[in-house]
Amino acid sequence: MESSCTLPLHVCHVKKTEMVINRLHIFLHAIAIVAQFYYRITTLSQIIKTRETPLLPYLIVIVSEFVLAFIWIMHQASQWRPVKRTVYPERLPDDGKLPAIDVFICTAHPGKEPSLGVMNTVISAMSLDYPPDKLAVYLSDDGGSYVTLHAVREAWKFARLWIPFCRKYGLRIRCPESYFSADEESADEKFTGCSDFAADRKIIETKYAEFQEALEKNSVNANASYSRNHPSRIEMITDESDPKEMPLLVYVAREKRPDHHHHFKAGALNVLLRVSALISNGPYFLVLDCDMYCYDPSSARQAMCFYLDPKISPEIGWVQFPHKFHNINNENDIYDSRNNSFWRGLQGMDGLRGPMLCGSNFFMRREAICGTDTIQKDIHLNQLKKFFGSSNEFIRSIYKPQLLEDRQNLAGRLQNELQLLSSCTYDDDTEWGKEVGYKYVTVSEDTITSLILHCRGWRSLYLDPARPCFLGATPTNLNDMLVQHTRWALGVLQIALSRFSPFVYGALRMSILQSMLYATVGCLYVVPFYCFAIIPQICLLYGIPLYPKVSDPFFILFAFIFMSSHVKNLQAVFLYGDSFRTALNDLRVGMMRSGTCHFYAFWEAILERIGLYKTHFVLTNKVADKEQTRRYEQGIYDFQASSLLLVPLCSLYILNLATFIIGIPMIFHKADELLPQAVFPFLGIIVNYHLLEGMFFRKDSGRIAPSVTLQSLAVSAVIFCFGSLLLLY
Ligand SMILES: O=c1ccn([C@@H]2O[C@H](COP(=O)(O)OP(=O)(O)O[C@H]3O[C@H](CO)[C@@H](O)[C@H](O)[C@H]3O)[C@@H](O)[C@H]2O)c(=O)[nH]1
Ligand SMILES: [Mn+2]
Repeated sequence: MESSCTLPLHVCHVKKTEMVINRLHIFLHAIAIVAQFYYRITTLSQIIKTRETPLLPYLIVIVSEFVLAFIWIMHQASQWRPVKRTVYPERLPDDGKLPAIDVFICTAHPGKEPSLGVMNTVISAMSLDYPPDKLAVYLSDDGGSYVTLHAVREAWKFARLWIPFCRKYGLRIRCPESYFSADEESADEKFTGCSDFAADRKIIETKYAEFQEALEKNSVNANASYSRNHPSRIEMITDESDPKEMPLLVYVAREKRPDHHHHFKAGALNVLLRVSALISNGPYFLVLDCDMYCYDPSSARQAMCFYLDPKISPEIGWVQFPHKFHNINNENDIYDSRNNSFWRGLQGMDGLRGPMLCGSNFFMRREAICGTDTIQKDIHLNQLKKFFGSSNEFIRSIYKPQLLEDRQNLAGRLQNELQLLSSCTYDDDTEWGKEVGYKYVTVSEDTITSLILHCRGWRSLYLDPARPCFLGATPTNLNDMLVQHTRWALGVLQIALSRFSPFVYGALRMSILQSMLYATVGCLYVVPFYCFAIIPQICLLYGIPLYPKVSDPFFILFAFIFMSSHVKNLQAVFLYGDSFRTALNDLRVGMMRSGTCHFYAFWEAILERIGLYKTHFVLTNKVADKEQTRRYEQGIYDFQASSLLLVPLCSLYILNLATFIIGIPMIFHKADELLPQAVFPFLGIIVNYHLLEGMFFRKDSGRIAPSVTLQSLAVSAVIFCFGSLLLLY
């Protein structure tokens, strides 16, 4: 205890050099943007007077530049004060003084999310380096499937052997699948030559193979076992084992009925919050997706370095860890599956009031999410019920930090209350999904929930240790990646259009910089993307200049803005330890996302708003296709994706290619005026060369289907005709 008083549990380093570079860049780039708008407005007034150039395309370009500038400004909040945190878990007080932690794992479909992966996540969470009697793992099964239930029972049996093995040898990898995979052999280097270990490992390996086989047999009818219409089922997976040896494991399938909206993952997490409150009621909980396992077992202790620091603890709502992935091609991540441009920004958010929730991999304070801090102490029971629903036991749990120990009889004794708490009508006429728990407004439950908690004054922290604490699976094929990003874009737009819009709700309740973080609505890129992929190209063919002449001093300004944003991005990529190739992939994939994900998300959000569309949560596919995975590993794009996703991209590519080729004589003829504009199709063609290859040169099954190419040809002709009409105004 002595040492923990004198030595800090954690340190926060402000990344000074990065901060100075960022702020200097903000200053210069901002001046350039102001000058750009000065130029645009003066030339616009000239055009209005003389009508030398068509007005409409010019206006569209100005609007697009404005949107770009807006996104850029919002984005700068995350550049303002980047910090990095270090923790010292070895300085924590002894185990007896650690608080209890619940772990929430969500799964939704045993066919799409195979049991073996889900159970590896469960086992890795049970094996966390934390006192077992203070750890309770809850698996929410939204498919209400007996396949998953059987698998959890098998997982418990295997974990009874696995956990002691991990503890005995202090394993640093506690997810069995990851441990036994060939490239992790180095994990037990320190035991080479130890015969005890070799023998134990052999036994465990055989047991794991048996476990795998049992799950495989059990999963034959996985798809058929999925249900959308079932009563709730809560089962404590337990036996005679000592609670000091094994953490608690609870299976929770909430009630689902076709006529009741279940609110996807947010609904599942809220049920877990209630159910766990009656059973273990840990003051902190960790949320994991079923495809995201614990890699370094010390994550809970690392998070406790913040929660056990009395100076900062009272205001911390959650500690977020990054999402890192085990199925990545690090040399050439062609679908930007790591999504590093997002994760880079989190250190900047951490320098303000903290990062947003990222769905998985965070340790949260129960009090923050339940909103108990906002409730007055002397409030009447009936009013509490309006908030938290009708369960007396649940309301009692709010004021009681931890419940009893008697695991064997607990579930039986509480069964009625647990059924009530996990019923599909429990939320009705309460504040669940609104003031209490995860919010239901959007498919991005994480972003909206953190927005509201930040507005209530909670702060959060970001911890990105060198050895990843969690590893997950991320889409490594085009279709799944685009589908996932469409959901995210839709989520952000739903929030922007709701009463929780960061532009109003957030801006009134947070500091300017913090609300800017939430207002960085990246999917607005769709506007400049479509504009710059169509307008300059069409104008080029007609010989209409949209940019200052090369000989005009203002040309340097535009060139500076272009270079400044790309060079700054490169600098950020390099500083994060990534390569030029990563930056190129980011650019490509960014274009693909704007062209499809953001485009469709926009329509979905607007149609939903006017009541013509009902959003749903499209699960990310977790069963990798062998051929697609092989191509990803070789760095070859696989275009076996829905034509709906491909046609917009291919049409724009064809349009760019055609206008550029046909426009070459024009470019030579009016080089001074048109050269700046020719940069757009030129870069588009070069950066997206893989589309050209896919459409016309490749013969393998991963190419773009000829039918898609044909449709795209037709669509590009239509775009060209409509685009030409714009020139009339
Ligand atoms: O009705 C549902 C839908 C989803 N899930 C679970 O939610 C998790 C995330 O779903 P997944 O299909 O894996 O989506 P991803 O796109 O991979 O998830 C990312 O995006 C989500 C928000 O869109 C975040 O919640 C996640 O943490 C983040 O990893 C999984 O464990 C699912 O089983 C449910 O429990 N019930
Ligand atoms: Mn996932």
